[in-house]
Amino acid sequence: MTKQLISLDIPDAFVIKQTSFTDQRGQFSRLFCQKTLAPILAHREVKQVNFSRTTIQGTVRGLHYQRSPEAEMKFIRCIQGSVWDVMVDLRPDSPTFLQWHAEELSQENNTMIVIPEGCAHGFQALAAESELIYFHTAFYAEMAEAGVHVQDPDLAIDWPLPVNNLSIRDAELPTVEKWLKDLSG
Ligand SMILES: Cc1cn([C@H]2C[C@H](O)[C@@H](COP(=O)(O)OP(=O)(O)O[C@H]3O[C@@H](C)C(=O)[C@@H](O)[C@H]3O)O2)c(=O)[nH]c1=O
Repeated sequence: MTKQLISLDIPDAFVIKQTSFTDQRGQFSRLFCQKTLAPILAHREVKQVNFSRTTIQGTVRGLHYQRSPEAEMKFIRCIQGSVWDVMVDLRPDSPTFLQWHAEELSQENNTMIVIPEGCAHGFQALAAESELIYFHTAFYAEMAEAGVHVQDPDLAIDWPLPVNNLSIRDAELPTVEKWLKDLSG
């Protein structure tokens, strides 16, 4: 049920075009298959599956990642509504360090995005009541949570709608400049 596997410019990041079956009863989709995704998963395994619903259009969540050794790869699909999904490469040794990539994920487009370890993830709800499902290759570790601010001018992420409804935690995330200073001690 995987139609196409597309490597992105950001190393180890992918877009997966999946398929779905529709008949008179409705729809059937396979969201995750360990065998089909083995070339991406390699030694990893899915440890946790998460769900989020975002009520208000324009809401932004992110940009989040887990620090090593709790670093994780995430496979993300939109199962209701649509979101503008963003990853930012925060791996200082990566050729695409601080570059971002965005992809629209929607209920209709059967697109899954793969965020590798060391890249931060965020999204903006393009529609009210947008729902995401996440497959994570590490357990949630509160102490390892980190991130950068979605409106950092140095990243200049081109959010399609005015940024709205940030959580208190997300509004307080550092700029990349501050994050880099903290990283180097
Ligand atoms: C991410 C996560 C949160 N929580 C708890 C912490 C908190 O009390 C509550 C809500 O968490 P947050 O406010 O961090 O939810 P949210 O801002 O939606 O966090 C998510 O944002 C997107 C962009 C991602 O990439 C996800 O991996 C995750 O970080 O749920 C867990 O118990 N397990 C988890 O895996």
